[in-house]
Amino acid sequence: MTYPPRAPFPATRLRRVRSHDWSRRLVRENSLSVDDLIWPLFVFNGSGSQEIPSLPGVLRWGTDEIVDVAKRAVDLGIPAIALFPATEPGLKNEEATEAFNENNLVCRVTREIKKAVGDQLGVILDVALDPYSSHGQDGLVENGVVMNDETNAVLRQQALVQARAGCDVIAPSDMMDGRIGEIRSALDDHGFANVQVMSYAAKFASAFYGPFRDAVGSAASLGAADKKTYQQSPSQSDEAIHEVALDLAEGADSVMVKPGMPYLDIVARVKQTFGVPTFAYQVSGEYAMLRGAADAGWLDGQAVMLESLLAFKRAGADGILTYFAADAAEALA
Ligand SMILES: NCc1[nH]cc(CCC(=O)O)c1CC(=O)O
Ligand SMILES: [Mg+2]
Repeated sequence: MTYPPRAPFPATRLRRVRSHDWSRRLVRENSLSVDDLIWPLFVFNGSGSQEIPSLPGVLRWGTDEIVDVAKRAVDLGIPAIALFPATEPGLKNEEATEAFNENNLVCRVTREIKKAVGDQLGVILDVALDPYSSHGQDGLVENGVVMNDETNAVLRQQALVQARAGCDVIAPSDMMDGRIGEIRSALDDHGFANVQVMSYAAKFASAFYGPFRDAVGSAASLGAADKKTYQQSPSQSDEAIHEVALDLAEGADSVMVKPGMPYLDIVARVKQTFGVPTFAYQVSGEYAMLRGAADAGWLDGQAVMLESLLAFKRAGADGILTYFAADAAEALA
């Protein structure tokens, strides 16, 4: 956008409106509210909670605790949570069959949460095979190749067990081509026309996912392998626009850019290009670097948390998935 010129200095002094708090509040262009927050939560099959060394302050919750955490989200006014399972190694296999077990951990937990909180809280579940595959890849692997169409057939089944468990939003995070259309038709064919699809549409092959992979236990399975044949290269911007365009054409209700802070240019471009609900994921490595620096006393933790989240809003995000969700909700209250 280009604006008409303003009167030159000294007639115009931009500091004038900055010189009082009331005035800064009046001219504020963007703001952050609790309604913008989605809280990612890790669950494990067991009781109590477990610390995650690379994600200080974030816990894995046992099945006995997670419902209380969901209730806390409701009390804080957070609109939605995203659940991620740490699957027991014994349940992982090459075909990731636990992904479409209707009694798997996330399905059981989703039923419990929905029973407790009903429609006061949206529950978002990832569709991708990496929590369940012995090789740690998001898709089926044959001869070292991550298979696209074969994976989509399994993702359909995974989405259906999650929808049957009562999940409100299916969030495919696997980056297979065509999976949004496949999942949308599977949902529609089975009476789940009102279950939303939030596509991880522009997801990059990023080193910022490291602590998440520790949290769900996929780092050990993945070993030295990477996800570059399906997640986008960090060099890509036009390609991200094509990814979003295709996912919208296949029926996505909302789209996500991931990671967040290093990709705010993509967030801005996606929002400006399509004008659809656009989310950004401030991923585990972003949380870890801010939190780590705050814990070391190098940064003001609360200030950088709120500044980084506001920056997502300024870029055009409608909401942010962030491990800071509860802290931010408290700070904003
Ligand atoms: N499909 C798995 C998935 N879903 C969300 C994240 C990362 C989130 C984070 O780092 O916080 C990942 C990791 C990956 O793709 O390896
Ligand atoms: Mg795609």
